[in-house]
Amino acid sequence: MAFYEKSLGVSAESIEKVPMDHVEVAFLKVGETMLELIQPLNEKSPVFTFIQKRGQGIHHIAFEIEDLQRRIDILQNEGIRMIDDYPRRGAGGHDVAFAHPSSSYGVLMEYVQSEHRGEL
Ligand SMILES: C[C@H](C(=O)O)C(=O)SCCNC(=O)CCNC(=O)[C@H](O)C(C)(C)COP(=O)(O)OP(=O)(O)OC[C@H]1O[C@@H](n2cnc3c(N)ncnc32)[C@H](O)[C@@H]1OP(=O)(O)O
Repeated sequence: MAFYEKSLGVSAESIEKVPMDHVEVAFLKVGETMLELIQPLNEKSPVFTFIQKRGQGIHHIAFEIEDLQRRIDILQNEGIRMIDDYPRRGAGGHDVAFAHPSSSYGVLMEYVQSEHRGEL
């Protein structure tokens, strides 16, 4: 966090624990983009495993979309491997679902339900 504060002059807008993933996260707004800094809370966290195996770095990219269950169904119909078949609770209380990096060219993808429900 200190690095982003110094290099970009931004500071955390919110910090919270997300028990399901055993992480603590901080959100920093940079332009229209939210950076999420993630710290594992214990060895059960997928982020702990990630850092052990690959070191620190970019963990995933999240996209805000408008109808999460419909998006999951569409992706699965396209043959994309989803980690989550159904939306689950992520940071900020938002419904989220992850696609497996083996289906997305080595990048872990997160889809986040926007507040607005409507067309994709
Ligand atoms: C809450 C907040 C939020 O925003 O709402 C968050 O994001 S929390 C963020 C933390 N939560 C999550 O990450 C949840 C989704 N992640 C997961 O379910 C898991 O981490 C997973 C399924 C991606 C990997 O779990 P796993 O037990 O299979 O772990 P492995 O270490 O064996 O990884 C299997 C293969 O996936 C690759 N792999 C693992 N993690 C990542 C990643 N972040 N980006 C790209 N590739 C990855 C490994 O290198 C390996 O590749 P190879 O086979 O080639 O060696």
